Amino acid sequence: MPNRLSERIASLEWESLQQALDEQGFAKIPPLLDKEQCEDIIRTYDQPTLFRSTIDMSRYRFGMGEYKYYQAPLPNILQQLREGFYPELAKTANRWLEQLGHTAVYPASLGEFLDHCHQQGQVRSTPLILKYEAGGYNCLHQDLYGEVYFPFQVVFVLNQREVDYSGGEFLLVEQRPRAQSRGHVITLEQGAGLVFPTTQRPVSGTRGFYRTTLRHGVSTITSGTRYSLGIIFHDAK
Ligand SMILES: O=C(O)CCC(=O)C(=O)O
Ligand SMILES: [Fe+2]
Repeated sequence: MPNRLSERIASLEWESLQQALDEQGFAKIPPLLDKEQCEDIIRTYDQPTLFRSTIDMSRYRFGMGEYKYYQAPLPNILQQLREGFYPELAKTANRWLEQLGHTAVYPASLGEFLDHCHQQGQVRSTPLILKYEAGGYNCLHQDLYGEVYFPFQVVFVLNQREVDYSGGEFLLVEQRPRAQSRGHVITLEQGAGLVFPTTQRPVSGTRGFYRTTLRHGVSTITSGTRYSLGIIFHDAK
């Protein structure tokens, strides 16, 4: 993959990604990180100075595995991902707000959005790397860290499915008002990503848009080790 990451993000097929987000609430990003970049990111896991905190998931009954929040300033590749994805996703975020009868509030650039987080006391960086070994899993959850949040997040899987690990599918469950919940099982190739809603999404119904609530998680890793990179746009309290 020759060109810069930021250029590769800009040249994704944004029109069809936006359409997938509108229609199904999530969108797969074709492999964006090459094997070497995935391995570089995995190697950061053992560099403690890059992180502000480490969470043992079983301690909080979040699942089984471990994750670490990167410290600001983020490693260059993460900064490029966070900055590169924000502007396109902010357009959809604003369109979704309007569909639900609210005013568009998301600024055009990540910098402006983070200024807003920081003014509200959300100052700690949130991008994270997760590591699961055989038997590991991530319970269904939402990643909210204060009142201000961005309605999308992106996850990248850093290992090769069925080679480095098996099981460990990404799970997205959509809770519909006064109806049963719907589940999606999403598999991602090494370096591929998924854009999904942080909390809610508008769905077009017969009487306008209604809102569903989403939670995400990871099914049990049945063998090997799976690392993933979570790009969360809002900072934390
Ligand atoms: O490991 C995964 O695929 C999911 C990670 C996650 O919960 C997140 O990125 O917010
Ligand atoms: Fe999460």
